Amino acid sequence: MNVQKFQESMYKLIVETSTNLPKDVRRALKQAKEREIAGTRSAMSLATIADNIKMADENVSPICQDTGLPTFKIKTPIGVNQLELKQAIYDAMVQATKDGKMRPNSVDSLTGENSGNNLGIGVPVVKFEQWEKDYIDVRLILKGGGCENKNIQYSLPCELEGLGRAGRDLDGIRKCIMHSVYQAQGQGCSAGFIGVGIGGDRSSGYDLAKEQLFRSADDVNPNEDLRKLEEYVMEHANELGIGTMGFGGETTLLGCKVGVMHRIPASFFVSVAYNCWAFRRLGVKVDPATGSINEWLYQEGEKVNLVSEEKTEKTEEAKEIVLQAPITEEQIRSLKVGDVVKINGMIYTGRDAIHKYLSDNDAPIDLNGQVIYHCGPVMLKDEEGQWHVKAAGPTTSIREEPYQGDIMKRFGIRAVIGKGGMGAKTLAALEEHGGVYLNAIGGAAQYYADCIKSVEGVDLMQFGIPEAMWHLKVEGFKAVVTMDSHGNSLHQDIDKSSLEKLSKFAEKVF
Ligand SMILES: O=C(O)C[C@H](O)C(=O)O
Ligand code: SF4
Repeated sequence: MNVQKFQESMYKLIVETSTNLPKDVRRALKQAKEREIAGTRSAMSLATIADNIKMADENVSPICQDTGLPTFKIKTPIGVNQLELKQAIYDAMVQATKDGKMRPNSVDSLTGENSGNNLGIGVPVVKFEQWEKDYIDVRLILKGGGCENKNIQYSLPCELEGLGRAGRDLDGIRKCIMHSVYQAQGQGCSAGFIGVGIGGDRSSGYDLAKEQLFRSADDVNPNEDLRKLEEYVMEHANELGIGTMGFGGETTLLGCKVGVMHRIPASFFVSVAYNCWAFRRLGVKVDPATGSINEWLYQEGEKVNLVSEEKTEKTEEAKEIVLQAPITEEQIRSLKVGDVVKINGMIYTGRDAIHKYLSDNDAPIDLNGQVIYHCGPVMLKDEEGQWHVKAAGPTTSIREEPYQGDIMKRFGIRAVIGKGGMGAKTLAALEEHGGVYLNAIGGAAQYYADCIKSVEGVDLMQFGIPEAMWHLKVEGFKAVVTMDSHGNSLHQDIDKSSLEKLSKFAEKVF
């Protein structure tokens, strides 16, 4: 085995997976895009997603700033040295991180320290199996944190909101799957893909669910019951009206793959792995003698271009309001849910570590009237020491729910940008203080990186690149008001209406 060559092959696999969506995923997104009604928020979001996918491909830069937990699944012929392959993967990962193709994403769970190179205890995940074939099959999935947090595991029988009792049978399983899509709302960057594992124990059930994500998006389940179940879910989950980013719309789910395994008598688990639209998984067949790639997987068929040639998409229909910090309370109070804003000037990133920090410390800068962006970007420093943004989409805001309202009031922050929406505590604070929540398009990391014209500074670097407070100068940064200062929340509305729709599926089907 030429290990050096194998390392190069793994580098190519990592870069390609992070920057270029596979064709099967593109086909699913294209269909979704064609179904949306022109001029709606969902159509606008999908048009941005399409632009983003194209930009990532052209710039060879991460589709989404969260390059996820890299998970490799490898099958090797008997006699191949798996330890050598593992080391080559680690080395390729370090290089891809250095080159800005992967965000440093490996964090010490106890100290919070970022290793900086994507290596750590148990990271990346590398799983081997032996097989009788004469080539090495390597598959990689980069599954982001926002969608990972929306995974869910049901233990049957159980009682489900909207659907009632789910028993230990195919119909109970159906209810769990429908519920899993509802509970994710837009927070895992819908429209998503789900892998479902029936049976096993708590860990093997999730493994089976994740295994389903390696199936091609357009395959057909050979098990007749599961085929029917998958088709049912694909048809009806899209009637929930959650839509892209939870903005409402025609497509909520892009793919559903179900696998089954035996269980022990007392346990009956249904495990669901949720993957965002930025479904980054690819595979290669590698020659064990030379270490080079012989074939790419998931790439059959024509090239799929998602950006419409004729710019018929009426993305400019909603009136766009320009915001520039410092923003006054009066300006904020004039905004309403549904307004589309364009931000010019300075915004400051702040996510989990910063919110915790600000809850018991002073801010490093004056945040009065300013905008906080829930974002953990991919950054690279050039030889002159200047930082450049390589990818910078929003992160899931709900994680900051315990802190957000208090921090806005204490520091005078007028707007937060994020995705997926926030809860009742923040909504009350927005009303009381005069604040607004702006929803950006999750995963559109290239699109937003392009709006960032310069990096003016950084604070709290001790939290690592994704968690530091970056001072960013932006131009034309587009987002939708989804929570305003008058007590309105689009997220609350969609949650309520989708729960009503979910309850229509309570009756027995299988
Ligand atoms: O960590 C991130 O940048 C985003 C995360 O994947 C999320 O969806 O919240
Ligand atoms: S931000 Fe959205 S698209 Fe990116 S990894 Fe998280 S869930 Fe996926």
